[in-house]
Amino acid sequence: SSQCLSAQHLLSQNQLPLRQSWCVDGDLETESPRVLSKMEGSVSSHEPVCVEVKEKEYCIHTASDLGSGHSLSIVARPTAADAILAAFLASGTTPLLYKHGLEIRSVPDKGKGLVTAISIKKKETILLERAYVVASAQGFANAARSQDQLLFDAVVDQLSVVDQEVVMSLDMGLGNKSIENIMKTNAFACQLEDGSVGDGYICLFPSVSRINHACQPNAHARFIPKTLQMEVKALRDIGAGEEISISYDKIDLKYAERQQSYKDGWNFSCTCSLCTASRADIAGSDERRARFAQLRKMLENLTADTYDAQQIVAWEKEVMEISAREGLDVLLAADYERLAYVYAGHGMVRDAKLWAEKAKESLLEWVAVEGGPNNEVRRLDALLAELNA
Ligand SMILES: C[S@@+](CC[C@H](N)C(=O)[O-])C[C@H]1O[C@@H](n2cnc3c(N)ncnc32)[C@H](O)[C@@H]1O
Repeated sequence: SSQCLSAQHLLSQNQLPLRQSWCVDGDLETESPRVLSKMEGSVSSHEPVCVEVKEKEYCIHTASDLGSGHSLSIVARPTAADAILAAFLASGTTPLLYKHGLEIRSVPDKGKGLVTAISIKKKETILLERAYVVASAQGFANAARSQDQLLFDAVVDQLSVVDQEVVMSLDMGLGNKSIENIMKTNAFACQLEDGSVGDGYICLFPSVSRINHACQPNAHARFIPKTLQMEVKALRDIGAGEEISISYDKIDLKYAERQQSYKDGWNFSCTCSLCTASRADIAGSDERRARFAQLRKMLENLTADTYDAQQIVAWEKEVMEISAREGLDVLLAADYERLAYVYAGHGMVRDAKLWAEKAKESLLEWVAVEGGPNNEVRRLDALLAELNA
């Protein structure tokens, strides 16, 4: 239904759930605002506005850092809000890191976009920005159904005046000017530590949200749970005058899948260079992406009985060729790791180390972050230690 908010921007394809349903059954009963004790120190907090849905309480809690003027609105269960507030406090007064030469400009067919006036090197951090709003997807959907405008007003009204202006000037998509539409058009899925409540979350980063989507993007965004920041890094060298782009959904989707996803989830038809290429070029890209998916499935499904080192090496070579062509390198850490094990299994320690190092580097570059999933890094460290022994 139109009340269901779905499919927010999907970032790191390895660590985030593909889609979050924002739809929650049942009606809302709103409660009168409850007063909680104010935050200590230099952070002030508004009294939370709460609603109860099916015996679960969701509150809008806003904290402002009096020193920096930064504010953060949180829509979450009370336990989760405490954990998120702790991250806000721990992150201190992290400034917006904005690479010199970036400009928000009108771009053809896509409203505004982020353009760089100077060249950027592969792997450079382009943008590092704090969250302005963190919302439980479930809580936000509940609030959306409550028709209690008070709740949504609080998300914005309790932010600092400067932050309010920034948030309310964002793209509304096709909808009217409301925080609901702003979140739907601009928020990213963000997986964070929420005190074991286990909700899905969406986060709003106003500058990052000026970056348009492309199906072969030149940049990659990843969420840093520990500091509630979003980091955008260059996937390749970017030339002066180029628009910065990221992928909002999984990066390896085929044409029809992507068009559907962007229509359903964000309500736009993608006009990126890959989607507006010739039919032949789109078909060629789709074919490579289908083969990429097939190869990875075969590799993942290998068992001790079907294990064949030569076959694996040949398949991985093909995976890497397709990846280079289609710009899928952020997905390859598992493939590098697989090769490391194949070579280690054949006593080829030098090659094994090379691939293990490459896998680790790829994870640290694009996936693993402070407070985020880093089991893979630990596993690779153990492998490297064994190879070095
Ligand atoms: C997160 S905002 C991006 C910034 C936005 N263009 C602005 O003016 O603030 C998402 C919106 O930008 C537009 N957009 C982003 N990527 C696009 C693409 N590849 N093709 C067409 N429109 C796109 C759509 O209107 C979408 O709803």
